[in-house]
Amino acid sequence: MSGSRSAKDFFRPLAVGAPTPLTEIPARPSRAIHFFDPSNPKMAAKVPDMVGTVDVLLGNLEDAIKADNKVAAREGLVEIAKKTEFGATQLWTRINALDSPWALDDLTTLVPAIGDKLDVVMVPKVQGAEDIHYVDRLLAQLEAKAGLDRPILVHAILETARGMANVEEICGASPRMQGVSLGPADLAADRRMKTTRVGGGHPGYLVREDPPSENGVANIEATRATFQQDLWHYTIARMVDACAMHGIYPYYGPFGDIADVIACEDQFRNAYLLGCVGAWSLHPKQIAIANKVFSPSVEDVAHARRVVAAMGDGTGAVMLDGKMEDDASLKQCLVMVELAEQLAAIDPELKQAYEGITA
Ligand SMILES: CC(C)(COP(=O)(O)OP(=O)(O)OC[C@H]1O[C@@H](n2cnc3c(N)ncnc32)[C@H](O)[C@@H]1OP(=O)(O)O)[C@@H](O)C(=O)NCCC(=O)NCCSC(=O)C[C@](C)(O)C(=O)O
Ligand SMILES: [Mg+2]
Repeated sequence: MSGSRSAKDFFRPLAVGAPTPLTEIPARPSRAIHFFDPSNPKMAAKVPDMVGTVDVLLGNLEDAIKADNKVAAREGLVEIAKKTEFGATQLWTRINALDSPWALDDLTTLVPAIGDKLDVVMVPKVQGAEDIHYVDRLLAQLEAKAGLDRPILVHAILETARGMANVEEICGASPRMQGVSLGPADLAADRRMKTTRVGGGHPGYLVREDPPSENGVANIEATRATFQQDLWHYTIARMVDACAMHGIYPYYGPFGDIADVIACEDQFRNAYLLGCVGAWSLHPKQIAIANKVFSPSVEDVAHARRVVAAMGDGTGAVMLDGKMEDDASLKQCLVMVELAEQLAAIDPELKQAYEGITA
C-alpha cells in the first residue's frame, strides 16, 4: 500500500462528504478506449453516434490537442457529455499532465460540470504514488463539493522511466486506481530508446539464426533467418503483474501506424495474450480491431467450457484431447468463460456466437 495511508484508513473518503471508495474495481468491458479531440468539430460530431459501438469513449485534453485548443477541448467535452446519453458505453477523459498549466482547470471544470457522467480520469506521465495521491485528494474535495454519489476512478499512463520503476506503488496508491496503460511514445523518449514511432515493433530489434557450419567453420555470410522481437514485452509483462497484484486492469496503449491494421492487430493480440483487457483506438477503424482481439474467440470459449465441464468439482486431473487438465488450467479457462459472459452481457452478436457453443 505504498507507505501512505494505514490499512484501516485506506477505504475512507479523503474529504468530508466525498463518496465512499470502492473496495473492488468493477470489471466493465473496455476493449477499445476510443480517443477523440473534443475541440475538433468533425470528431465531436461523430461521438453521439459512436455510443454503443465502443466500450469507452475518451475525450482527450492532453497531447495531440494543440495548446491553443486546450480550453476549447475542455469546454467541448463538457458540452458533449451534457447532451449525450452514454448507456453502457463509459465516458473517460485524459487530463493534461500534472505539471502543465491546464491540469488543475481540467479537474476543477470537469468534476462539477460532468462528474456524474465521468467514469474514469486518465492521468498522463505518472511518476510515482505522489501523483496519484494528489489527484485522489483533489477529486475527493471536488466530488464532495459537487455532491457526487460515486467515486470517479483513476487510470495512470505508464510513460516515464520513473513511472515504470514505481509501477507497483502507482497501482496500489489509491482505491480509485482502475488501471494502467502503456504510453509507448513518451516512454521511448524518456528512456532514450532509438525509435521514432508510436508503439509497435521495429525491424532492427531482432535475433538471428546461428550460422551454418562448413568443415567446422561458421559461415557467417550465409543467408540466415532473422526474427523481429517485441520491444514492449518486458514493459507490458511488468505492468500486467503490477495491475493483477492490485486487482486493477492493464491496457496496451496506442498504435500510431493507423494504416497498418495487420501489425496493429498483432500488437493488440500480444497484449491480450499477456493479460491486458484492452487497447486504445486513435481512429475509428481501430475500434473493430480491439473489439475482435480482446473478445475471446468462439473456439477458446468452447474449449474453456469443455474443460470446466470435464473438471467436475474443480479438483484432480483429467485427460482431454490427449492433454492433462487440472486445477490450474481450469482457472485459466474460468478467466476466459467469465470474460465471455461479461462481453455477452453488452454485445448481442457475441452473445449469440457464444450461446451457439455446446459444451
Ligand atoms: C490520426 C488522425 C489525426 C487522423 O485523422 P484524419 O482526419 O487524417 O483521418 P481520416 O482517415 O481522414 O478520418 C476519417 C474521418 O474520421 C474522423 N476521425 C478521425 N479520427 C477520429 C477519431 N479519433 N474519432 C472520431 N472520428 C475520427 C475524421 O474527422 C474524418 O471525418 P469525416 O469523414 O467527417 O471527414 C486522427 O484520427 C486523430 O487525431 N486521432 C486521435 C489522435 C490522438 O488522440 N492521439 C493521442 C493519443 S496517443 C498518445 O498520446 C501517445 C501516448 C500514449 O501519450 C504515448 O505513447 O506517449
Ligand atoms: Mg504520452
